[in-house]
Amino acid sequence: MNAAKPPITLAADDIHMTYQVRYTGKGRNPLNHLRRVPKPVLKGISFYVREKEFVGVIGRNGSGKSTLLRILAGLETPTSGRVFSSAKPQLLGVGAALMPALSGHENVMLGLLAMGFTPEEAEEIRPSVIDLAQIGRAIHTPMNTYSSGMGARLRFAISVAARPKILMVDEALATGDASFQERSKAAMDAMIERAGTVFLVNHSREAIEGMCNRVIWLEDGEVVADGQPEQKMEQYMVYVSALAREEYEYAAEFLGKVKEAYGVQRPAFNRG
Ligand SMILES: Nc1ncnc2c1ncn2[C@@H]1O[C@H](COP(=O)(O)OP(=O)(O)OP(=O)(O)O)[C@@H](O)[C@H]1O
Repeated sequence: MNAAKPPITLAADDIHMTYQVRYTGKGRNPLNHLRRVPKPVLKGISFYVREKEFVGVIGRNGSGKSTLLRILAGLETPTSGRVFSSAKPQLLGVGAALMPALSGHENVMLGLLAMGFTPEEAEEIRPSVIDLAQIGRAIHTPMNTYSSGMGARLRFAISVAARPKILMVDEALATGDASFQERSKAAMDAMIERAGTVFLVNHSREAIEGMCNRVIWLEDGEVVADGQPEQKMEQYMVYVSALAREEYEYAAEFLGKVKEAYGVQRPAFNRG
């Protein structure tokens, strides 16, 4: 008999996303630049994840990673398809709306309450948030006097205090200078540790292999591979280095094999 598997916490069922973008092709029609043309960015993404899965999402620039995370987090509605989840997934760094006229100090409290902490819990957590943001005495002045860096650090410090069960981390949202990143890493690691399910978009092989126990590889809006991090990372490196060497034929052939292997394990959902 199989040991009981952890429960499924999130499922994506045939997600499509098509943006309408400005026409950039050639043509004599002087109104061409006003035309909008459909640009499919996600083309039928299906997978499910279980508790205790740390999923690294990899793929080249523009493959659809950030779009997928925004859709999973409910920040964007897909053109078609559905997302099911056992808890509200949270995209790190996109948290509570803050009020510019209030001080940083007051906004920390507001942010923590908005994320669902009780007033007692929020009081308890507040000092650690302020400590992480490190904006000095400015914490007592209205946020509309902050530099964009200070505002971003405070926002980030508030959002890492959250305890979502399903957490999404997009490196594109990482903020601050090296020293802030160093300090925020510990807070982020703690957050990741607490969450049951994590999605991580990161271009660093080290980060993916160090933190994830599963990798989903997107290529041109499709899942082309899904599996064990070291193995999938290895294949991904073969593919991108072939492209870097301009060996397009070999790269395409290699990708074809990777896709074929994935096609066999691809999940199918019951419709209706
Ligand atoms: N709001 C939008 N309107 C139009 N096109 C968009 C929009 N958002 C994303 N795109 C396009 O969708 C494609 C996928 O973008 P996305 O940011 O999801 O890719 P990515 O894999 O996260 O890339 P990167 O690694 O560069 O961050 C890109 O071609 C991008 O230009």
